[in-house]
Amino acid sequence: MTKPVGIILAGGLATRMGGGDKGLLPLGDGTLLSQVIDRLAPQVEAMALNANGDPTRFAGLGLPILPDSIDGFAGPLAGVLAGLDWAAAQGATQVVSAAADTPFFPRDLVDRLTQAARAANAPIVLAATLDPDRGPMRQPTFGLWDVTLRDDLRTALEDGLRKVVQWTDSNGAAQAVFDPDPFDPFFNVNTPQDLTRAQSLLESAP
Ligand SMILES: Nc1nc2c(ncn2[C@@H]2O[C@H](COP(=O)(O)OP(=O)(O)OP(=O)(O)O)[C@@H](O)[C@H]2O)c(=O)[nH]1
Repeated sequence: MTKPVGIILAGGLATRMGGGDKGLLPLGDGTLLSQVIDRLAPQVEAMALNANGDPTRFAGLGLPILPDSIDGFAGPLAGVLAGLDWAAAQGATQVVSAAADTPFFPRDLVDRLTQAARAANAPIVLAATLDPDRGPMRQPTFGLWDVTLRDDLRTALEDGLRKVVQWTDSNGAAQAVFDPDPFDPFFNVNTPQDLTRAQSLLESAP
């Protein structure tokens, strides 16, 4: 069974970080983005980066750079759509999405999402973290998406859809639930304080 292709979502404005590319911020020996690339690479057949603006700032990565095809900043689903279009163009049937600001996501992400998709026969699977008090907390930027969804997604975005879970619920999404031990693997870096925390988690990250 071939692996899905991967889309790394870096198309946002990073307002809480003060703007710019969060993915290019230093983390350990590399950057936030290099951590994400290193984790995703063994799990997928091929990867692309969804980012808007001048693509040359990512030239050193050697990845295809895919801008949003929807006008304005339509949120992460615009990046998922860019990934689905790219996947379809190369004959892939599924795309896994990963956010560029989430450096410690599970190393078995794709296996677990794929198993859940098969078990539920679902066209979308979102990752979730188990919160002991609130139950599974879905992660809208980490999912497995069937390429057949792309026309519906484009129409929904053109009609103004922005909320990921609203759309995934209406398309029968399943979920794959991950353990929050030793910390939430979907911890994401939004602020300078989060980046400091990411540095301190680097050594203990599974
Ligand atoms: N393609 C695309 N991706 C987006 C957009 N907005 C957010 N994202 C991505 O979705 C993920 C979650 O984004 P948010 O935390 O909501 O936004 P952010 O840009 O990271 O940060 P804030 O502006 O501080 O909220 C990140 O990987 C973003 O790069 C968008 O309009 N288009």
